[in-house]
Amino acid sequence: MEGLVSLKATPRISFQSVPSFNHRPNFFIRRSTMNLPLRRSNFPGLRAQQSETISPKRGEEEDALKVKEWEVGMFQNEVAASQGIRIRRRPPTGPPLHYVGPFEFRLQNEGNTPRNILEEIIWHKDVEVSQMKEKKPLASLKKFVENAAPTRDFVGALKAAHSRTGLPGLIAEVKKASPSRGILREDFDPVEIARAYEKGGAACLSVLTDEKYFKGSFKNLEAIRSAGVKCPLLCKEFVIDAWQIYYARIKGADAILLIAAVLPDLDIRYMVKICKMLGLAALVEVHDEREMDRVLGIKGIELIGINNRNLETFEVDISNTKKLLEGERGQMIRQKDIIVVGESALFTPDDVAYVQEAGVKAVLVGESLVKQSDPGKGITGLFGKDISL
Ligand SMILES: O=P(O)(O)OC[C@@H](O)[C@@H](O)c1c[nH]c2ccccc12
Repeated sequence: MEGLVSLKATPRISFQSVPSFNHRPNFFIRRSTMNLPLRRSNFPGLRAQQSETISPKRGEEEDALKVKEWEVGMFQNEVAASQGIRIRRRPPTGPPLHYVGPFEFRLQNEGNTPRNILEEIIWHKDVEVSQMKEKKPLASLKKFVENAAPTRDFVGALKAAHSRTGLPGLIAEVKKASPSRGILREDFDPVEIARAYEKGGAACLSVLTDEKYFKGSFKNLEAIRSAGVKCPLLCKEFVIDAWQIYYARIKGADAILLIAAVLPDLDIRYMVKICKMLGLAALVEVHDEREMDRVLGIKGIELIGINNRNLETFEVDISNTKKLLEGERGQMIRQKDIIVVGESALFTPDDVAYVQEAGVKAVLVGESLVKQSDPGKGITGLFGKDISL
């Protein structure tokens, strides 16, 4: 058999701005040339480069590993798609390349570019998390978890607020920006905002930790926790890996968000168990009936968030909360004693009354509060009365 070689086309021309991989994996060549054996003679337009020649044995092993990674990635996406999940995970070894003669190119919508903003965020998160994991492996986080201060009762705080005020318990969000609304507040002091929310009667706080798309940070979460704010804290992240849950725990979170549009059932099950083990509440977010039904089929869920914003298109519609709580779904939620949180696009006492009527016992609000010069007073405006007493 001829030795495996790493082939390189000259000149290298990319038709797209996606980063090009200099050491391109052989298996992409194999797939994109209809399983032609990797022999130099099968690629007349390509020229082998001595400097990139690798030993046949090592080359084969690396090749096999990459094929495996690719297959596992494809399999995960298939499982997810079978559950109606449209968000695909980033191709593990980068997007596939195609070759024609000396040219290499990537095709739009061929699995190599994110199809919407949520998918883009998730693909970016994938890279971010693998880098963070390398710096702080799970074993080292586990040591910190052992010494971390106990968590606060997130669900308990929401229930207490609801029974005290007769209104939905408020999770007030510390949010500087979002991809759909841009910068919400220029003079953004997370600790000051958190204190104002607490004073204004919020039961819990939500702190965005995504830096690139929401201008949040784990520093903000830590700062709010160590500033003496007593409200339990939700870490608002795009969780794709259990490692992030441990990280959130040591950075001061009492609860974490899990998004059903991103996570297959098995991941949600596994992550909910990890949350329990770490003393965290899991807020599982859904946006449509299918996601709601999947989540209702998972044991041990205490908190479900209904997002009125579609994270793929940014469309908002607060009647989504009502739609998902009608009929049998609402009944099942009451039977299971699950607390439902109405999320996003709530601005007025009428909005709050509308989702309360639909069956929520808590609301998650960012924009309408954070934009007020005094976000604490914003709470009074949102509920139509002072709920701090
Ligand atoms: O600012 P709003 O419209 O009040 O929305 C708050 C919150 O619901 C929203 O920030 C949100 C809900 N689910 C998310 C998931 C990721 C990032 C952000 C979110």
